[in-house]
Amino acid sequence: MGSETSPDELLEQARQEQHPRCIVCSEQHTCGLKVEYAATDEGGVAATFECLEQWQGYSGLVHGGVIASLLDGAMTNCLFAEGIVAYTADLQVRYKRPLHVGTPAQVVATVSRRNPPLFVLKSKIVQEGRVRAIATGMFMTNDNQLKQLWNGD
Ligand SMILES: CCCCCCCC(=O)SCCNC(=O)CCNC(=O)[C@H](O)C(C)(C)COP(=O)(O)OP(=O)(O)OC[C@H]1O[C@@H](n2cnc3c(N)ncnc32)[C@H](O)[C@@H]1OP(=O)(O)O
Repeated sequence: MGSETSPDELLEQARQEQHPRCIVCSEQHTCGLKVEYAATDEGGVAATFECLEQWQGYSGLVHGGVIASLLDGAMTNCLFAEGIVAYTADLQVRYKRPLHVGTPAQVVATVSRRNPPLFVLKSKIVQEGRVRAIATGMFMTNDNQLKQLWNGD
């Protein structure tokens, strides 16, 4: 029981093995977002994003593409924390309120449905206690058998 791998260890292992140069969560990326997702006690992942000025689109607001990347990254890392490596198959983002630069925000994700090879996840970004954006993502594992089915060989 003591030797069981923790969600954070699983997450780190998948991150190192599967996308060590990721533009969203790699620490080494020269111009990436460098988001440090970590497992939560509630069974999901969470991270703080500093909302630096360099990520803006419209003046003073974080670019919507960056917001989508934060949400997608949270959901991907959430699956990593369960030892699952899967690809984004569908991503729906609702930009509810502007995300301001210069104020930190929290991004969280949880798994809402497991039906391998499909997984449905929810994610949201909160700044100063207000939800700024929410997302639903469908993720798919990509084992060789499925690959063969898709390719028809
Ligand atoms: C050169 C390029 C410059 C870079 C810019 C790049 C583009 C960007 O990245 S922009 C940044 C990302 N986006 C944002 O920050 C937007 C944040 N969100 C907001 O500001 C607001 O929610 C905004 C403006 C979208 C809508 O605000 P608001 O007017 O209050 O609308 P809201 O009351 O929420 O909704 C109005 C109606 O639209 C509907 N609606 C809003 N969003 C959606 C949606 N995604 N789908 C369907 N219906 C929607 C609502 O249901 C509502 O309907 P009803 O009146 O029937 O109830």
